[in-house]
Amino acid sequence: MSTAAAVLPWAPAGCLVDGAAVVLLVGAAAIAAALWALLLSRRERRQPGAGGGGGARARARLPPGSFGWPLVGETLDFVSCAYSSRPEAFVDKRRLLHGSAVFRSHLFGSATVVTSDAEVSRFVLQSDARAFVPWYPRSLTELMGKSSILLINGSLQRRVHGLVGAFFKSPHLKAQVTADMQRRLAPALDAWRAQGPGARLRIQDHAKTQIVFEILVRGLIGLEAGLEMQLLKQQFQEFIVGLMSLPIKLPGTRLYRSLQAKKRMARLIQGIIQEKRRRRLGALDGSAPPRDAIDVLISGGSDELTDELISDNMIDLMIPAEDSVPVLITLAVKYLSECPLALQQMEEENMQLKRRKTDMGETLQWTDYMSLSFTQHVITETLRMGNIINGIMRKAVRDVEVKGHLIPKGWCVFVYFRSVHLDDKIYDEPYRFNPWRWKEKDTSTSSFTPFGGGQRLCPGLDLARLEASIFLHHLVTTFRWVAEEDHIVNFPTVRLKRGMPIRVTSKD
Ligand code: HEM
Repeated sequence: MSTAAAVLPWAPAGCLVDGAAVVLLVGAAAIAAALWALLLSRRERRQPGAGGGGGARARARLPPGSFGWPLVGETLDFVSCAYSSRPEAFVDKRRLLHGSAVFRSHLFGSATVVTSDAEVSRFVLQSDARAFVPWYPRSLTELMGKSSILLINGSLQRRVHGLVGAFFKSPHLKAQVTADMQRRLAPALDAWRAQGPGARLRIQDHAKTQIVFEILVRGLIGLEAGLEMQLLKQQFQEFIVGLMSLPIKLPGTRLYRSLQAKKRMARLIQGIIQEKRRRRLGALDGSAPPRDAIDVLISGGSDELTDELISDNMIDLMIPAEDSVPVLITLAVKYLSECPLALQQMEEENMQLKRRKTDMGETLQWTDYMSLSFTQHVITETLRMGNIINGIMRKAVRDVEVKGHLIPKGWCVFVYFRSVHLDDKIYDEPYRFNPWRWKEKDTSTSSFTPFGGGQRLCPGLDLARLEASIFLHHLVTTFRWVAEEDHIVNFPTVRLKRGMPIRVTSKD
């Protein structure tokens, strides 16, 4: 999820790229919510520091802040900052103005408490559905469906998250992903080498189309490269552009076309599930180790895990994974290109590993990649600075009190990771790419949350790190490169404007 990731978590790159469309979307959402928002804001303004009712209202006060303009609230300022190179300016300005890292605002048609206070953010992330539920724009919820892991709550969410998360962390899947990636990277590297010295490639495209999607699909549904994979890829592209469309479901609209694409994908995946169920019934020993996420869920032994729920979730699992890993890889290449010392140290570390494994006549295992400590620091620092997911949105289902602040029932809370990751009180020179800072620093603190936290902590975090490590290992050990000028765009998703073109020359 990027700032679209902020508000529109896993919005696809390439959708709503033009500002007018974003303003239109914002306008539509705001107007639809306007009457309600005005009523709400008047009601909340009347509250004597939230001292009205019992419980949280009696003890806590609304955070300081402003609801901004009638109808649009502060959304336009949020969007215009999001388009700039410093999206955090929206939050940082108000933090100074109100003297608080927790403030109230009115964004995307909803009264919202924004937090860049690590402690308050941690509290929200750790809370369960008795206090907060996920909040996404209408078009996203329409496309994800009611049973999506990104939307469900309570025991079903814990069950699906637990099963899928355990599988994503399993050594078996990591070994499969490593072997797959190495197999796919070899011909790609040969092709780049064959173009001769100075061959030009866009890292973002290569990481996305050639590497990540097919590996992900194999891990989720066991599909190999071929016709069905091509069909799925096509339909997924059609599906994903609708994630940030206007929420109108009439034939011919963007949202309608995306829903149709999702139906076609679901049919294909349900065929795979039924085939797997038939084979399980026929097998004498039903306890064979799971080969993909479908195997994990159909052996989950719960009637709640219907074919429809499983197929929908396989598609929804592709949403956060498909774009974020290629962006992580691309950002790392950008930051490394701008920091020759870091690139040199990373190259040395990876070359040493490569030589050692070649001397022993062994191929690299997933554990080898994950044990490259400086490379892991590079990835950590890329996650901190890149903020692929700027923050997450929740909606309060009751009045909640945290650190003396009231978050009233029905309000959204926007946990803004980006301002914490770029806070100079937490990170020295926060805008400087400095992987060495992680030699001393702990990654498991509430001031470092690129993968969220609590019950919804990203189950794909190990996989994301592993895939990035493998790609970077092969790039730095095979090629020297010169990067062309490019810059980071932060809205509606984080990406490199030109896809990070580099000119590579083989080291051999
Ligand atoms: C750099 C890469 C990635 C980043 C920065 C990232 C970040 C995040 C964040 C911040 C959340 C929390 C959302 C929330 O609290 O509402 C999340 C959830 C999730 N991520 Fe990732 N993610 C990445 C890669 C992946 C991959 C590779 C997969 C799958 C293979 C994945 C699957 C998921 C799923 C299924 C959830 C929802 C979990 C739930 O709600 O129970 N992510 N991710």
